[in-house]
Amino acid sequence: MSRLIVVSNRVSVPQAMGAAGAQGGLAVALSAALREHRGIWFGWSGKETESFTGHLDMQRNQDVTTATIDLEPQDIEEYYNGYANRTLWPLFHYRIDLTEYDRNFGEGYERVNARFADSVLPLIEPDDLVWVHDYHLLPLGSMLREKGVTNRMGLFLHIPWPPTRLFVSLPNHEQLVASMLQYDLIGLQTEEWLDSFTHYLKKEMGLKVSDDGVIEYEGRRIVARAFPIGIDYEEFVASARTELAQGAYQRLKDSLGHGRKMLIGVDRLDYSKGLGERFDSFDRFLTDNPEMAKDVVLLQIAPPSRGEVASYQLIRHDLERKAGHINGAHADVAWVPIRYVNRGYPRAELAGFYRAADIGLVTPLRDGMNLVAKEYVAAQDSEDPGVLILSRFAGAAPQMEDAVLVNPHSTEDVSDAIRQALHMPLPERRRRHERLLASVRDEDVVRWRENFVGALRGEHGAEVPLDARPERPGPELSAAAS
Ligand SMILES: O=P(O)(O)OC[C@H]1O[C@H](O[C@H]2O[C@H](CO)[C@@H](O)[C@H](O)[C@H]2O)[C@H](O)[C@@H](O)[C@@H]1O
Ligand SMILES: O=c1ccn([C@@H]2O[C@H](COP(=O)(O)OP(=O)(O)O)[C@@H](O)[C@H]2O)c(=O)[nH]1
Repeated sequence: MSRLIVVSNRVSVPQAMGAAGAQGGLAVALSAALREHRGIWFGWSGKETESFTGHLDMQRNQDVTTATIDLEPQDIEEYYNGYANRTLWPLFHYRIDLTEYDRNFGEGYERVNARFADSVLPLIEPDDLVWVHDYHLLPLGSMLREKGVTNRMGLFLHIPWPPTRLFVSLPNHEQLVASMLQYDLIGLQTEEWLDSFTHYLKKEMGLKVSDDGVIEYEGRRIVARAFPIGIDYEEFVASARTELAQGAYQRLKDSLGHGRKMLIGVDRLDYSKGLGERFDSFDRFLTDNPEMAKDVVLLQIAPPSRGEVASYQLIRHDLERKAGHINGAHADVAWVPIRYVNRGYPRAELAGFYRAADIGLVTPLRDGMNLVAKEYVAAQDSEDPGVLILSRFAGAAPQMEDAVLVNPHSTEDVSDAIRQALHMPLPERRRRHERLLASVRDEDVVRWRENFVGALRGEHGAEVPLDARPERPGPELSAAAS
């Protein structure tokens, strides 16, 4: 079996069970794939060094080999805080108003991608499959091709692909997409993002794209397809049975008081998650339903994210103000409507919190997938399940049509959905939950990974005419990687 080389901005190997921290299902799934394929996970250590050395730190943890590099402050500023999170992230989440175009960011992005390419190159053996993740590393594949890498290479984009009319506002948009076409396989989360991507290829680049996603470009064939990511269902259910999860459930239930219902939101503190609009909707619900108001509480867990970027500082400030204002307007001595918590929790604890909540309130304005929606469903008691209220603009929505789907921009819509969910009869809750659970369980992260790697291997028609590629000398495997 060919080895797998996974490349992503961050590298995260799950700790031993029990010490389960705040890593997502992605880390669990990729680690499992790497174990199976005897592969290597390469990326940024998350650490800063005074000046870039290219030193590769190789480690073996839980049977997974990782290789990381440190970046220098200018790299982090221009590549991660800059082009990745001040240019691509807002633009790809349809926030052209927050998108910053700065040549220094673009140069930093190219420089760090080139550093990734130089550093990972010696680790790649001739039969390896190379799987690159996300918007931080779109041109990496083309840089590796320039260095003679002929291996099969795939890219998976975890975030949306924007409509062409927005995307063309990016300087050098065509160059960026042309560089992506050096991969053999391009995976997006949903058919909608896939349509936007192929629309761009056809309209702006005049390329032919077949109905099954085969793109013809410079005599090569590249496949673009939707691969919706899921959670690691088995692992999540196991973590929900731990003492940590059960303790969290009980603590929260006890704190609510008799008969009070709870809504839960769990999101990185990011403007794409629609937290301000969510608070406004809850405010509206309290105002429009005074007879129910004191019987509900919204628990919003929002760990800070990308705190060096101004738009993230601003949203944090706005939310603090808004939560304070709503609580000030509605609270009484024995009840506060919003519990707003700016810290992260291990997922086992989250599982307990989700189970204690009558409503999962997941209302991003735009989201690549949203794994929290899937975790909420997986954590419910099937006999007496809670109701998922889900934004129709989350990548998860097409797979989760039995949720109460809402327009997160409309406070009326979300307020009505809260009311509907609180009154939903048990048989309807069970019916909806049963169907949601089936899709969360069956379309899990293992299936996602197997589908992607299978397609990259060419098992599902992703074959690429390798003879169209230049030969290159075999890479030398560093001693540490063997
Ligand atoms: O690494 P950070 O800058 O701290 O950000 C965390 C991750 O955020 C994004 O997650 C996306 O991937 C999820 C899994 O596919 C998906 O469910 C979610 O909708 C996306 O927003 C980002 O794409 C990752 O690269 C970051 O590591
Ligand atoms: O305090 C927290 C908040 C979130 N998460 C996890 O972070 C992931 C968030 O993924 P999602 O796809 O919802 O959004 P993203 O943050 O990747 O945009 C989920 O697995 C959550 O369980 C966590 O472990 N602890």
